[in-house]
Amino acid sequence: MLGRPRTHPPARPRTRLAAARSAPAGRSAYPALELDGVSRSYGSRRALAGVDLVLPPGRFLAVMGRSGSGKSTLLACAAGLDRPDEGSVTVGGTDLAALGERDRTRVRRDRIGFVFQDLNLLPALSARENVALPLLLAEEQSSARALDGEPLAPLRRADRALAQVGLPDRAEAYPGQLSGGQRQRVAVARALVTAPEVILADEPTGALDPVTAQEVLGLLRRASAAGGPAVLMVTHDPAAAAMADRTVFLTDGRITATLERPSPEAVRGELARC
Ligand SMILES: Nc1ncnc2c1ncn2[C@@H]1O[C@H](COP(=O)(O)OP(=O)(O)OP(=O)(O)O)[C@@H](O)[C@H]1O
Repeated sequence: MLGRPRTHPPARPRTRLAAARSAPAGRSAYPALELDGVSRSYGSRRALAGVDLVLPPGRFLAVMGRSGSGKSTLLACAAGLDRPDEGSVTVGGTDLAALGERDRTRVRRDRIGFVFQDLNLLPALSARENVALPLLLAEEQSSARALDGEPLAPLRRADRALAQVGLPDRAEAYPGQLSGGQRQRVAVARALVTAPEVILADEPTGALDPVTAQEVLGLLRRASAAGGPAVLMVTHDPAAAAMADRTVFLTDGRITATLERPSPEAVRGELARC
């Protein structure tokens, strides 16, 4: 567990709507993502039981655990797609439970990036258009923050994000014309293009060979380390977890172990104890 801070920043962001539209003015004063005592049950089954996590900006956290330990529920709660029964989830200081569905959707679109194993790129759109999609879907483009603080048109921002992931020359290509690794790079570019506070990744390298997987994880690692988003990654792969700053292990919905910058061997050893 990343440890709950002793003190919180003094003020929560202004109005709910303003908070949903943009990051708080003192963005760095808030954890990028905070789960405070999050519990979630389905009927009598407790999927999460009092999970505390604090991710400062730029922190890369891996979450591991056996099947059924609560990883997907954790991701869903962090994304505001599922609602905890107890506890709170805040993104950059914005309490997701305080928002209506429309504003929560806005937070997901503008302030959270998603990278999944099964990509979800739209086959009829080019790489550039896929990456620009979150910006094009935004009702107010002015509310989205450019990578360098300057407002840029969505397609130009998409090109910059594609360059960031090493695909400056494949912007016109369609997903079917790209390799699996290249498609996952496009997915990373799409997650980065809104300059989100948090990236939520679910088995982002599960479908890739080990070398390509390390390259894609390296992109996420570099993007977060360079003052970018915090990354919360669910993975079953000890080599992937070893790329993170910290790995937490879930057992029956509780964080039962934490390793700092673990080796793949240390991760395997801890998994065996879960
Ligand atoms: N919608 C639901 N209805 C009922 N039970 C659920 C639901 N979602 C999750 N659960 C239960 O909650 C527990 C945690 O599930 P979760 O999917 O979060 O685990 P997981 O660690 O992601 O598993 P896996 O690695 O297999 O994807 C499991 O016992 C699961 O059966």
